[in-house]
Amino acid sequence: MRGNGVGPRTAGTAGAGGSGREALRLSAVTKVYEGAGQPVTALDGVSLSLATGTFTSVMGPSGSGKSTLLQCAAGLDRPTAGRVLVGGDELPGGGEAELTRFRRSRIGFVFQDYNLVPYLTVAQNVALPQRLAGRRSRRGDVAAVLDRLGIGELAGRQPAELSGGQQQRVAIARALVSRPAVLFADEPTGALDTASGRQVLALLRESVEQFGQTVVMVTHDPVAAAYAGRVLFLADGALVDELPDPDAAEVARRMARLDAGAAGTGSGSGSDGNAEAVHVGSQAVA
Ligand SMILES: Nc1ncnc2c1ncn2[C@@H]1O[C@H](COP(=O)(O)OP(=O)(O)OP(=O)(O)O)[C@@H](O)[C@H]1O
Repeated sequence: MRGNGVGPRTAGTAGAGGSGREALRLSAVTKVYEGAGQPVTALDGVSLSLATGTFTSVMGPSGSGKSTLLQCAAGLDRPTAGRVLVGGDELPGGGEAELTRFRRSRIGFVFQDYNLVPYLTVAQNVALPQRLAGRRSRRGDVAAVLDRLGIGELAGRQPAELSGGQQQRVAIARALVSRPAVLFADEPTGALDTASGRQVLALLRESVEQFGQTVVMVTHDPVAAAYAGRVLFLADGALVDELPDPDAAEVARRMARLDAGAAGTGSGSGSDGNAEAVHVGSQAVA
């Protein structure tokens, strides 16, 4: 399974060759959860830069900070320190309403469990984010994105009348209709059988290759991760390794190494030489 081969050599290279606009930048992003017990440093100074039109997977052992990274990068949560820029603009520092507006205009999400509204049709579900943003989605936009994803004939159905794979395709259509700077996907195939999962992954890759979408996907599955153009590996809240043009066997090998706690400091063997924007180095969780 090869990477998408689109754009510059994917993450960490935005701007380096002059051709790739930057879709996402994290600068020294730290997230500390202050709970009842000891504070937990879930992200420890993560820096990265992803060019527009790239597909990046994020992997790492359980508890390494993948979901936290996604939530901070997508403006669902605020970092304790550091900066996040989406499409060149920094996440707004104001109140929740401002952040919500920013997310609706810049960011798309796909989750494991689809999150479709059961009593709305497919077309109404896809139009919903625009309506919530106070924009009347043009009829043509919804139809176009459904057609593009091969589900135009499902427009009038309700989610309960669809398979899991079809529901996830609707969720992707809903995420793409506002033309987000970045589409974040958290385990998008986690609830699907193998064949449906592969279709969803192929769809995400097509959105990158054919339409220049930027996609960031968290996954536990090496085969899924290998659909991306590049895999970033997290351990203990830090980026410790990366693999351009991944194949599933190598992804699995590196994950096994991380799972065994033998991550080292980034082998360098997977580096494309353009990783200066990626902070490499394992940090202990506080
Ligand atoms: N709301 C929270 N409050 C306190 N600690 C949290 C919270 N959310 C996550 N953590 C902790 O932060 C660390 C990173 O969690 P995170 O969920 O980001 O990891 P992950 O890599 O996504 O894990 P998994 O693969 O198991 O989903 C873990 O130690 C976790 O226990």
